Amino acid sequence: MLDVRGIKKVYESKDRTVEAVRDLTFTLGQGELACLVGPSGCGKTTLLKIMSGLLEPTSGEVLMDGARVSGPPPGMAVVFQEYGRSLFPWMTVRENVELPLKQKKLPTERRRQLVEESLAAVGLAEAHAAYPWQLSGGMQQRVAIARAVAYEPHVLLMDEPFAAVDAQTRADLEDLIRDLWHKFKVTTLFVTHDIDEAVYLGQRVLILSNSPTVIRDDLTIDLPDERDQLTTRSSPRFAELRARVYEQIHRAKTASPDEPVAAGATPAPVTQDHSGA
Ligand SMILES: Nc1ncnc2c1ncn2[C@@H]1O[C@H](COP(=O)(O)OP(=O)(O)OP(=O)(O)O)[C@@H](O)[C@H]1O
Repeated sequence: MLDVRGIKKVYESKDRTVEAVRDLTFTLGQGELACLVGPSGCGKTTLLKIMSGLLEPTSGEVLMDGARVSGPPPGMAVVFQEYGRSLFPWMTVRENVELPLKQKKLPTERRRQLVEESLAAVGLAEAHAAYPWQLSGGMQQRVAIARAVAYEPHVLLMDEPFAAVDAQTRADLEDLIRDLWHKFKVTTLFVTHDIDEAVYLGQRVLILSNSPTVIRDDLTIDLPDERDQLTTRSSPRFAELRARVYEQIHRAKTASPDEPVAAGATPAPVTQDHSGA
């Protein structure tokens, strides 16, 4: 479904060369919900920009449904951290959600239906006539999520979408993402620097090394599919998994980029085959 193959990115300017991403290869299966974590500055945003066709890799390629990504692909939606900047303040909530559907040239009735469904799915049916600046931060981020969902993407990329909201809203939004994923089964890659969030949300967690970046670990999250903030987060398995991710990130921060990654990984019976959904 989504193949990331040997991605390398070197930023070059007149006086500086930064090798941000060295060699990233992974596949996201159809309908999979995977989280990507890594130390600050390890290239998460760089990778997402490359995956969404906004940035050219130095080498390697991204394939979506077998086709090489060379610009923003039609079946992909991206939700960024800065909801305040991604919504147009002069448009109502409804108009913001509808805009990409107009660009997709969908007929009026279908647009109306998708906008209503997606706003209802994020619990904002009543807010359709409001302007973004009349809403709280968490509500604005829900509008951004509704806009992405209404677009009916095959792939949804999310770049630290909850970094700027308070803890309670963040927990609600995490549950919203799991609900939407259950409902729409969109292939989702969720980037976060929050280890607990990654383990709580994902079926799988990809852990990146320090820059220049490679994949340090690829962990299957074998928690029950039905998750809730209290029971899941207090389960012994959750604690084991978060400890494993924490350890890998800690190693990633201190290891030299050339250290063999597999040698640093703790053997544990949690990494499984990801070829299926
Ligand atoms: N346009 C650019 N020009 C030069 N270097 C860049 C550019 N964008 C990013 N970098 C460098 O590439 C590396 C990775 O940056 P990136 O923003 O992708 O990391 P990140 O993991 O998303 O960071 P954070 O966790 O802090 O959000 C950093 O060293 C950064 O300074």
